[in-house]
Amino acid sequence: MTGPADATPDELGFVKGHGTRNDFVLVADPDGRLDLTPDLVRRLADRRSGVGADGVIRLAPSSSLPEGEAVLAEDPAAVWFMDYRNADGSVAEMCGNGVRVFAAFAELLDLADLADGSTLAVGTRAGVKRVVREPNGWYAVDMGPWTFPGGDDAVARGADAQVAVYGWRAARPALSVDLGNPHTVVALADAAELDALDLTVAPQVQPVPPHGTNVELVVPLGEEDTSDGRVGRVRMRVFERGVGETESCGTGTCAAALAVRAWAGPGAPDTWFVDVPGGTLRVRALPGGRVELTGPAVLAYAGRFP
Ligand SMILES: N[C@@H](CCC[C@H](N)C(=O)O)C(=O)O
Repeated sequence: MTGPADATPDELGFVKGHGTRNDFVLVADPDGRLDLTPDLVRRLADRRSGVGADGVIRLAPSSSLPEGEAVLAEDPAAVWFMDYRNADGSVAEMCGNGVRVFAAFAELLDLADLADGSTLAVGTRAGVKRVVREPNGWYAVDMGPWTFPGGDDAVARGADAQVAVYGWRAARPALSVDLGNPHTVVALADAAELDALDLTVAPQVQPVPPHGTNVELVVPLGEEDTSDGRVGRVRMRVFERGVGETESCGTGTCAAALAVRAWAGPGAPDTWFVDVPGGTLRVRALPGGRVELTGPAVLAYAGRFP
């Protein structure tokens, strides 16, 4: 693969990557000098006139961003920052698929080597995320703390919001989950209903979330005993804030698994496999209110954008 550094001054070198087909344009900015304007993000992400992606990721020194100060105070090892933008040019706090692909990109750039089991601490607007590479090549990310913003009441009631999808007769109850970025999870009756959804139109959420939300539509598929213990399975489609329907959303799979686990009640498994249109991700509820996300990261090709 051609390195992204061999672009001329009039070009922007990039690498195209994806995690379970949630795709990204990755740009290396080791000096922290690139002005990633919303217009440039939209042009790069455009699937007809640009490279095409759900999001754009800039790798920059944490010390070059105002948000980097908190990150370096949390962990001085988090010298590289994942500056994440949605395809519409908006800034997002976190991207679970993106942070795995970011780790693979950092390895490509020789800024990290995870082959020996080392951990890469990545700065994000939602704090430091720690990534390791498993022997099978999947990347496991400690996604840090998560919450149900509606608190114990919402969990007891199973909902703190209502979601209306285009074509439905009535809104349905949903649970808000905070992964550093906002999510709203709604359960459907079965896979046929999930497959039939029209997600070309944004779902409406009430009360309207102040900073918008990603909406996960899920079908719990049950639990089973495996050699690694009891695990649960969920199918999911997602409508991402700032993008539209995507084939996967890492933070969204965490939100989906955590909501379904809460709905299942005490004794529900900590480990969940979440099937999305782009593949399967593993989510593990960790002690201390943290969550781990594990899945593939693929660097597909490099190019230069004029
Ligand atoms: N696809 C990402 C989430 C990207 C950000 C999201 N659209 C937002 O605005 O919060 C993931 O894998 O987590």
